Amino acid sequence: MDVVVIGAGAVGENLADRAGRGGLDVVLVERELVGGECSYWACMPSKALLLPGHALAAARRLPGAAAAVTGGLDAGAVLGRRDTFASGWDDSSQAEWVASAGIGLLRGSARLTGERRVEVDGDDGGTTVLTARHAVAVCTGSVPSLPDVEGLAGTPHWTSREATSAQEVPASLAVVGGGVVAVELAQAWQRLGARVSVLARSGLLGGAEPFAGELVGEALAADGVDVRTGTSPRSVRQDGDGVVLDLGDGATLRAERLLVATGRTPAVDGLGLESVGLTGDGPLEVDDSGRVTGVPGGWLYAAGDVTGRAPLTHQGKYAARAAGDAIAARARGDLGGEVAAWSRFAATADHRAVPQVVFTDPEVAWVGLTAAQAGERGLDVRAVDVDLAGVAGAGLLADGYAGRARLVVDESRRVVVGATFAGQGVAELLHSATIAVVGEVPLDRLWHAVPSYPTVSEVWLRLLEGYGL
Ligand SMILES: Cc1cc2nc3c(=O)[nH]c(=O)nc-3n(C[C@H](O)[C@H](O)[C@H](O)COP(=O)(O)OP(=O)(O)OC[C@H]3O[C@@H](n4cnc5c(N)ncnc54)[C@H](O)[C@@H]3O)c2cc1C
Ligand SMILES: NC(=O)c1ccc[n+]([C@@H]2O[C@H](COP(=O)([O-])OP(=O)(O)OC[C@H]3O[C@@H](n4cnc5c(N)ncnc54)[C@H](O)[C@@H]3O)[C@@H](O)[C@H]2O)c1
Repeated sequence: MDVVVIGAGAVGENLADRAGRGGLDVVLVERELVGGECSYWACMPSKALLLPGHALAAARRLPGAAAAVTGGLDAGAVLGRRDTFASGWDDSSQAEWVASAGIGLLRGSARLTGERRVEVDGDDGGTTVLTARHAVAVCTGSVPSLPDVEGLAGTPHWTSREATSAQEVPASLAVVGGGVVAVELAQAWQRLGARVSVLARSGLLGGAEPFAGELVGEALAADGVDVRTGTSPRSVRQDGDGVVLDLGDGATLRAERLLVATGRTPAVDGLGLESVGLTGDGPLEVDDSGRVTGVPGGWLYAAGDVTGRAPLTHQGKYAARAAGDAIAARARGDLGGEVAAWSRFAATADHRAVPQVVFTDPEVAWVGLTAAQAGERGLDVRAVDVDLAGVAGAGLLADGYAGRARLVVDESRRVVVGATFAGQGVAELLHSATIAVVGEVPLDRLWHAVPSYPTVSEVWLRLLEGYGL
């Protein structure tokens, strides 16, 4: 075969597909489910848990419709629909797609054993040795990282896997962490009927504009979530059917379940990286075409969470498209070592325009740089803020609409380098901002992109007016 791809998550599947479309013979190796984390324990099930609650909340904000909401969520039905979106944790349809794309599938755990060599301990107990003619691509994703909290390792706890696949609503849930996993799953389970507490070491949604975490924190509190920022447990222990968290100064918190959502780490354990001269347990550093740096011959590639570049499904798939195309082009002799920025062989947007949506209510959506990040990069920036409550389309969507938007402008070029929206229904606005950032559309031309009335998109007009146009 020409290419071996280790890991059949969304990223590995896309890389294999692109290399295959480029005329190469590809084998995918997967040790769990084809489709990976996103399909079964991350993006899909978490959104399926959240969206019914958002629909009810949205109806309650519309007088005339609100009176028709006479009950709460049907948790059983929500969990059942979540099961459907996780395909019942059965990957046969994804395996069928792999076969239909002409890609080989080997089930088992893979490790590198030398240049272009991979050994697979198969699910059938046998070991297969694969030698790739052109490239090996590591797309093994990431695993939850546990904080150094006394007693945690020996105390039963959920990670995002259990929290997205649980079959019952716990009476109470303590969430440790303040990132995307923590806020999304805290809101999902609170709205499904659990009493949820969030313990976040610093604020919520640390990488976003500060107002985003503040708005989400207020919304969680309004839902009844006990949000405690600047808090981290000193120790945890099992107590009967539940857990007890020691918060210091004699304060404790009891909960039926504990969810640890304190970040993820690249899945490189047991991959045999030392056999190809790589050391360390950090992310696999790659160039923009996905080639792992420091490996002679340029045959080793990586994409997705394992690279630590932009740990999001859509951005990993983008990197996978670039790497798969680059592998095929290099095999044909059509591409040298260097790749041009913004060519189809380079994941250039990773550096400038990574879009991210947090699917809480309110949603938070951002792309590019925050004002603080732009300042740190030495850009001459100006931030423009707009209260979304003043936008007609937002007011129509919900009584008491609460939301905010910020545009970050590079003054020297008069282009948008970052945008953040927080509020109900803003996720679908994000792509407009991504296009503005990637296209480096001058503000004076953006002025002519007229948002329809009365949509939430009219926030663009308010932002540009706020800038002074
Ligand atoms: C709760 C949660 C919600 C999320 N929601 C979103 C969202 O809404 N939108 C979004 O864009 N991102 C979201 N993410 C992030 C997203 O899930 C990841 O960025 C994405 O899954 C990364 O894809 P990947 O293919 O790199 O890794 P993975 O999906 O982890 O796939 C890696 C695959 O490699 C396999 N593997 C690993 N090692 C080996 C080996 N040695 N041999 C064989 N196979 C191996 C694994 O079994 C796995 O199937 C979420 C994450 C979490 C935790
Ligand atoms: N909608 C989405 O796109 C989506 C949804 C979920 C996850 N993801 C991705 O998955 C990845 C993992 O998300 P995550 O939320 O686990 O990680 P994260 O790194 O985003 O957040 C970790 C959080 O845990 C806090 N923390 C760390 N140690 C702590 C401790 N001892 N006590 C209390 N708090 C502590 C940190 O301050 C931080 O707020 C991210 O890259 C995220 O982008 C994306």
